[in-house]
Amino acid sequence: SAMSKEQRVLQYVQQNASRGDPDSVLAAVDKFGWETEWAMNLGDVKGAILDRFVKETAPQTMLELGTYMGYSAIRIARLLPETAKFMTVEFDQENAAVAREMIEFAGLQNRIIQITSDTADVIPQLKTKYDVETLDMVFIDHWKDVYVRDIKLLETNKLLRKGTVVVADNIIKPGAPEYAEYVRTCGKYDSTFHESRFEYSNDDIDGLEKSVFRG
Ligand SMILES: Oc1cc(-c2ccc(F)cc2)cc2cncnc12
Ligand SMILES: [Mg+2]
Repeated sequence: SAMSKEQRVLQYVQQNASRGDPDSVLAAVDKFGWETEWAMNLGDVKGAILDRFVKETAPQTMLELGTYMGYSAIRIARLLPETAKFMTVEFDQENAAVAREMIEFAGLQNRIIQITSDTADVIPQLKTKYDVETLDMVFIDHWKDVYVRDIKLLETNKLLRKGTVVVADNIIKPGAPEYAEYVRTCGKYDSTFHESRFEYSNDDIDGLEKSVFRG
């Protein structure tokens, strides 16, 4: 059967990037996104903001909710030391399969623990099954209507500690208003909005919310 869009992106990467070179993989995905087919990965403009947050935080334990094609997992993992523990969770089996090949092509499969499951099932298992004590940083980039459910799961499962940095994509487009309202008003976070551009768009506005847990 014909290839999916995600498989077309993977093929473009395999034919145009250099194996073992994460920056060339990111550049190829971005070139494809700008010039050939739009896709819902974080992209280069918001990606540069996430890079800054990752560098500032230098997490030893990191969790991503929503792997998609693996683009932001590669963005994050390329900035982490060998010793860091980084888990990324994807529910969709087909996207997870593309991500696994994209991460392998980038040479980062030893830096990334890829989990194919529902985040609601994984979060309560992180301490017991994945030997996590608390998380230094979280990147939320999956379906907007489960952002609040999942950050509350992180809280109730005692996975956040004073200073844990939680970054969330798509605050404007498609929008996560309940999430923004929650982190800005519940009293548990110091939250700031970082305006940017929607992925592979010159016109549409989007942005990342950065919320530091007060402990
Ligand atoms: O960055 C994103 C963008 C969109 C999206 C799709 C279609 C549209 F019209 C607008 C926005 C959906 C996402 C789902 N999960 C994670 N990230 C996403
Ligand atoms: Mg997104």
